[in-house]
Amino acid sequence: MRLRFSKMHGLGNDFVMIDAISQKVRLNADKVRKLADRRFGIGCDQVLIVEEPSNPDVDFRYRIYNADGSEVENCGNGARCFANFVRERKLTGKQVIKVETASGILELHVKRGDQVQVDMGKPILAPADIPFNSQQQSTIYPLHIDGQTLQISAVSMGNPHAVLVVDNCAAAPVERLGPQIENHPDFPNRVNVGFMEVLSRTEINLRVYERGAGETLACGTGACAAVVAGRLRDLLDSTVTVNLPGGALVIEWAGGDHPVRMTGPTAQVFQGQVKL
Ligand SMILES: N[C@@H](CCC[C@H](N)C(=O)O)C(=O)O
Repeated sequence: MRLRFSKMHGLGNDFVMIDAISQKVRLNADKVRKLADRRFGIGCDQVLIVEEPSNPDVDFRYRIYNADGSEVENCGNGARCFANFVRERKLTGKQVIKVETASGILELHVKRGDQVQVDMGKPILAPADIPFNSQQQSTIYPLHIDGQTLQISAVSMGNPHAVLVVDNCAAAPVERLGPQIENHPDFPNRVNVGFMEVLSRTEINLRVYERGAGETLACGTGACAAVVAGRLRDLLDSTVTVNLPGGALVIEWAGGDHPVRMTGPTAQVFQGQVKL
């Protein structure tokens, strides 16, 4: 099978984008891992597959696979790249695009230049729906690891996130704690792990150890989850600049059942063909 693809990124969180509308695509976890491999493949954090929607009220459906081959529910940076990918491939000329994902419908607004704003929907906080093992919903939960008790917030943006507040993001033990929290038994579907340093009520630094991909240069859903956690802890205002290692996103959340909005750039690096 020979596949046409585009290599894109949102703040260095990189994707292999495949149009499964104009070509036949059959992927399994093994093929995803091969595409994502940075030495033997193209290399990426996630593989995104664009398909025809099953719901006539939306424009497209897209599927998201982590570099480890697991299929996941949502991807914020991927959603922005998807919007520019379908326009660049002339699959649509729309500036407001509705797309079905495994976690629901997202609305994408293509702005000036390279900017895309995504309506990410409302955050999910009920532990059973994250999923996270806790009898009661809370803003802060204790999480026991190696005799240490961490204070985390748990938020789903369609996909699960644990958020820790740290004094210094650059010095945070992301490589050590990231995989331990990702695989903690209290998160039955594993979890993405955010390390957030609050600079002011309108600005944070954030590093994310992503489920199925390791630390990435940026995580869109992670940025949304961190702002939700910070708002619930009354550390942040409703519009926040999130500085990630690959650059900045602006996240807005008015609280309660309001949707979270994410705005940031996308870029295409190259196009090619790969034999699988
Ligand atoms: N990079 C993404 C999130 C991709 C999925 C995540 N690793 C998961 O397993 O849920 C983003 O920008 O949101």
